[in-house]
Amino acid sequence: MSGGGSRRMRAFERWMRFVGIEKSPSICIVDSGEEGIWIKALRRLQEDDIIATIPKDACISIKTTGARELIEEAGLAGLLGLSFAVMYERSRGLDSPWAGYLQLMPGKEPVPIAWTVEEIDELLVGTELHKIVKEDKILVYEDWKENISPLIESKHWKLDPTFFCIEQYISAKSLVGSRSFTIDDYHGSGMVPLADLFNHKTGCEDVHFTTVCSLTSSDDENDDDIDRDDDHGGNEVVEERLSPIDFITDDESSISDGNGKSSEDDPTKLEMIVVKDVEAGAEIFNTYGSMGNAALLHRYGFTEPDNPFDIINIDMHLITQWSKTTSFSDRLFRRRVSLWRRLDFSGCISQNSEYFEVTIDGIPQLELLVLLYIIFLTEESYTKLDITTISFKEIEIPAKLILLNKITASSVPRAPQKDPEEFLHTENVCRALTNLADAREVLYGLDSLEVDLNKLKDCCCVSEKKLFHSLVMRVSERTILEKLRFYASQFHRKKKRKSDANQ
Ligand SMILES: C[S@@+](CC[C@H](N)C(=O)[O-])C[C@H]1O[C@@H](n2cnc3c(N)ncnc32)[C@H](O)[C@@H]1O
Repeated sequence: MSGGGSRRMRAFERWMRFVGIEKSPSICIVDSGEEGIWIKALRRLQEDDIIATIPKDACISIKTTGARELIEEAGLAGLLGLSFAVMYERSRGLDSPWAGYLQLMPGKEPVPIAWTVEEIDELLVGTELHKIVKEDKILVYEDWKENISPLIESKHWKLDPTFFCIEQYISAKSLVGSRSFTIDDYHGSGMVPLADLFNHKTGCEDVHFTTVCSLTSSDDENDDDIDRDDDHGGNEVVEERLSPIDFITDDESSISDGNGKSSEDDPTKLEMIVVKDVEAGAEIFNTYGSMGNAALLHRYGFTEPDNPFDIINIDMHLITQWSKTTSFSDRLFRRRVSLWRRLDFSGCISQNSEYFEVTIDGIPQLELLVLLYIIFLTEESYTKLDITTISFKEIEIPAKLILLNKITASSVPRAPQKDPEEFLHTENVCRALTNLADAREVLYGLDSLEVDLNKLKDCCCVSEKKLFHSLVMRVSERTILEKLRFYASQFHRKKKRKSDANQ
């Protein structure tokens, strides 16, 4: 099905006209059935062309939904409130003012939170998402039990349990997490029809939103009670998402539309503006932010091949496990980690875990190199460093490295180096990096990277979405591990060449 001709698309176009959504004749909504919906430029679009105007009242928000009173009384804020609003409007069927919009929306997005536990265990094992999604599942259930379940049981609201069960909550959450936008301070986040039909391309934003003034309602005095997105009510568990397209509050905005006309400031409307020229016939993309495949899959249910923002994390827990396979005693390891902390180094912290990032090029986070370097110091250098910790306080990383090199230099004699980090790449550190890459790799199970690559080749990105995108993520993570091994061996080889040359 394409060219905007499907029955559901015609119903949506009729609904848009009815609620006052204006879509430029220069764009077309294409319904590719199972492959999803996308927006096409029918003629060449130029920067600053306005391609859509959307009344804020046409959006589903906790202020516009028929469940507003219930949501406010129950104190459901932020994305939790919006998820409830979506469930509520769906439960009204054709009586919902958004029926024409909701019939076009998928039942849910294929985000991992909506997968079964078996699928999560099978498809995400070893990846950056496995643990996170399993925790999410538990938290989402608790969230529902605490906030939604009591409303179903309450006779007062007469809610049909079929539309408010945990499965429906997860579906609504998957849609809100992947398709909502921040509208303004008054509405908070909302489902914005038409705007949510643009697909994502990393680093390639064609469109942009502008809203003229941030308050739309007559009850402006309630402004202080506004539910903000970061003000998560209940136990919101899905990370705060980046808006697919920014809404910019611009009091002086007076933007010329595609026909050279100037639109009046209108605090009740949102406008979609082209930010760079788009060729006739091309898809018009939005960007949901710069993020790696794990984050894309987590929030939106898809991945991108060759995503430049991909990373892999080495967990502190994995480093502790690795230390047990070395000749270091637990005590020595703990003392070295403690010294590293006292020198004011730390990894990245998220929820309860500490980890180190490895970039798409296989370059480990500097703090990891420093930690490994300290772990392998001789007892003499360790003691010297231990008594100078105070000098490391409140100085920048480059100065810290110079100091670290200077203090530990006597135990590892070396010539002055051009690269201030080079001294960290000792043979032991490089070997440890390889061992850590191997230990991280084991988490993926028995299938090798080659097996994953072959599976990916045979997999259909439309009919086997979950398998396809989890394989893309696995392959990109494991490729980074390969690059990390190469990074480690490269330094090792360079050092060996230097020492051979000196002999
Ligand atoms: C805001 S909607 C975009 C419209 C969507 N294609 C539809 O059919 O309604 C976001 C969802 O579209 C899909 N999507 C967006 N960009 C994509 C891409 N580059 N590759 C694959 N799927 C994408 C994902 O399922 C995502 O959760």
